[in-house]
Amino acid sequence: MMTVIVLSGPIGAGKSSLTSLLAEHLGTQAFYEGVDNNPILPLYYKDMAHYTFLLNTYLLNHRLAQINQAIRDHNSVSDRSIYEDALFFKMNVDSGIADPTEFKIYDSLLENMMEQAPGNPSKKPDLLIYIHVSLDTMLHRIQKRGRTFEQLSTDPGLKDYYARLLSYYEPWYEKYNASPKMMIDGDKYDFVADEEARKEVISTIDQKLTDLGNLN
Ligand SMILES: Nc1ncnc2c1ncn2[C@@H]1O[C@H](COP(=O)(O)OP(=O)(O)O)[C@@H](O)[C@H]1O
Ligand SMILES: Nc1ncnc2c1ncn2[C@H]1C[C@H](O)[C@@H](COP(=O)(O)O)O1
Repeated sequence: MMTVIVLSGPIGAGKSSLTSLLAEHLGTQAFYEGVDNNPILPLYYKDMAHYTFLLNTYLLNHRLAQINQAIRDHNSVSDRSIYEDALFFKMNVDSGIADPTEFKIYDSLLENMMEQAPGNPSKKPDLLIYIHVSLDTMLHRIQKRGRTFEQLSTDPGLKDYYARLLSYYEPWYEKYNASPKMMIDGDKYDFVADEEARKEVISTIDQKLTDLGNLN
């Protein structure tokens, strides 16, 4: 049985952590964003106006390669969905950082790449798991993880950027309908350090997969 799961949620929500736990629990392959190997990301944080288009084109290529691999492997968990990049890009357009024409080109490229040609496997996941967190939790975890370019001490303006990003996530999740979906409360459950919380989260996800017929 094929089970392709994607995690979603704001920066520092716990996507990579839950990806590892879930992949281990289900005995499936984990796919990560590869932040440390991304040559554009540090440039993006220094100059978002200049690098939004390039970063998103880079990520589109990277995520499509992962999706194709995930489909070939049948079972997988990925630490961020391809559907969230347009959220970042659109937010930057709305706040005057990114160019609307560049967004149109990106969006149409995304649409073409995701189109299902006859005979091609579906690029949609079997389940999208969204981790919801508050701004306080998000900021705390970003600081805890310690990537230099994401720190408020590097750029205090990032606090507004993170708050805006959170405000885009909730409506995005409500509208998302490409696959079945579920939400995990990332404020309530410390699935990294608390064994009981971890069991509860995994069991909720197992139940959802069972309800969907993806787990025996
Ligand atoms: N539910 C959680 N409770 C407590 N700490 C967490 C939780 N999820 C993640 N963390 C911690 O927060 C930081 C960011 O987590 P990570 O999984 O890298 O987030 P993301 O992939 O969403 O950016 C890490 O230091 C991780 O150990
Ligand atoms: N599409 C994107 N636009 C801007 N920034 C992005 C995009 N996708 C990921 N990012 C950034 C956000 C974080 O700094 C890193 C990795 O995300 P994480 O949530 O920590 O896995 O890349």
